[in-house]
Amino acid sequence: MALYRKVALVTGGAQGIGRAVAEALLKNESKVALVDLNTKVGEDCKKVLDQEFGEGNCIFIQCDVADRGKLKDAFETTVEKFGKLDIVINNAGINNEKNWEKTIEVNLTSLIKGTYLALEHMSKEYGKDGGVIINVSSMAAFLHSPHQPVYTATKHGVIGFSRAMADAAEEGDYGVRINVLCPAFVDTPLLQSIEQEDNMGKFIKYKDVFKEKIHKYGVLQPSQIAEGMLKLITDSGLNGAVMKITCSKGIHFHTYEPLSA
Ligand SMILES: NC(=O)C1=CN([C@@H]2O[C@H](COP(=O)(O)OP(=O)(O)OC[C@H]3O[C@@H](n4cnc5c(N)ncnc54)[C@H](O)[C@@H]3O)[C@@H](O)[C@H]2O)C=CC1
Ligand SMILES: CC/C=C\C[C@H](O)/C=C/C=C\C=C\C=C\C(=O)[C@@H](O)C/C=C\CCC(=O)O
Repeated sequence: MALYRKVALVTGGAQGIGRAVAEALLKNESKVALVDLNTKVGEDCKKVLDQEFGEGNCIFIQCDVADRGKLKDAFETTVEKFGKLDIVINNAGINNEKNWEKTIEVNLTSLIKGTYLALEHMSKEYGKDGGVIINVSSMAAFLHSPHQPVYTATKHGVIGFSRAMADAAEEGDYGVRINVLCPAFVDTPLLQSIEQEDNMGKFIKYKDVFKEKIHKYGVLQPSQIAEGMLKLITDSGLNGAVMKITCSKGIHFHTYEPLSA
């Protein structure tokens, strides 16, 4: 898929990985809808992106992805503004083991809803022209994080759901590719949440052990994740792919043993 004049919706697009991906898409002359909970950060982000890439190429939509009605409206607003939808990046995520129900709601339930809304606007089963969906998981799905059990569970769920949907899209000839991106630790505000008892709950006592693990594995930059994201978007041969990005191996793909009867 070429990126020129494609329309992308990025949840959690106001900062961190989502913002880096939005910038990379704008650099490639895509149009971008930044969908984010945080009004101040989102409006500030749009101002900067408008200055760098010109007005009219991105919009900010304040939306809690856990609010199904608002998420639906965000998709509709994007299509009304830009006339179509080609790329959906379900990136919004939180790390909260104290309010773990919220973590499931944002990281998994809302991602599932975002995937279904993306198909309503892109799939040939709805008379649309096709597209690509990237769902953001984590290396926590491969090296479980004992200090983030529910976060780990949601990221495992993202992979399972996305791979199943990729098969459904192929079997149903949706014209939509669905891929997963699993970053290791990335230098964003989310990573700072390991210091907060409000986020870590009873696991805060393992803060120093967690920080040792981060030191051991290293910390990536959001721009490195954006590079992987563009590959998943533009390589039309990728459907059901699980991309990993780590300091040790860079961009690589998880391979699954074929199921033997
Ligand atoms: N930072 C890291 O070390 C890693 C992050 N990830 C995943 O990458 C994704 C992005 O994370 P980061 O950029 O690091 O986080 P971040 O906290 O820097 O940015 C996340 C953005 O999502 C927004 N957001 C949070 N809850 C929302 C909601 N309910 N509705 C709408 N927007 C919401 C926030 O306002 C924020 O702008 C997440 O899914 C995270 O789990 C995966 C692996 C590593
Ligand atoms: C508060 C932090 C929140 C989320 C951060 C993130 O989502 C959690 C990541 C959890 C584990 C990260 C593991 C990183 C592993 C590596 O960097 C690899 O280099 C380790 C070596 C091999 C992995 C096996 C493989 O690549 O298949």
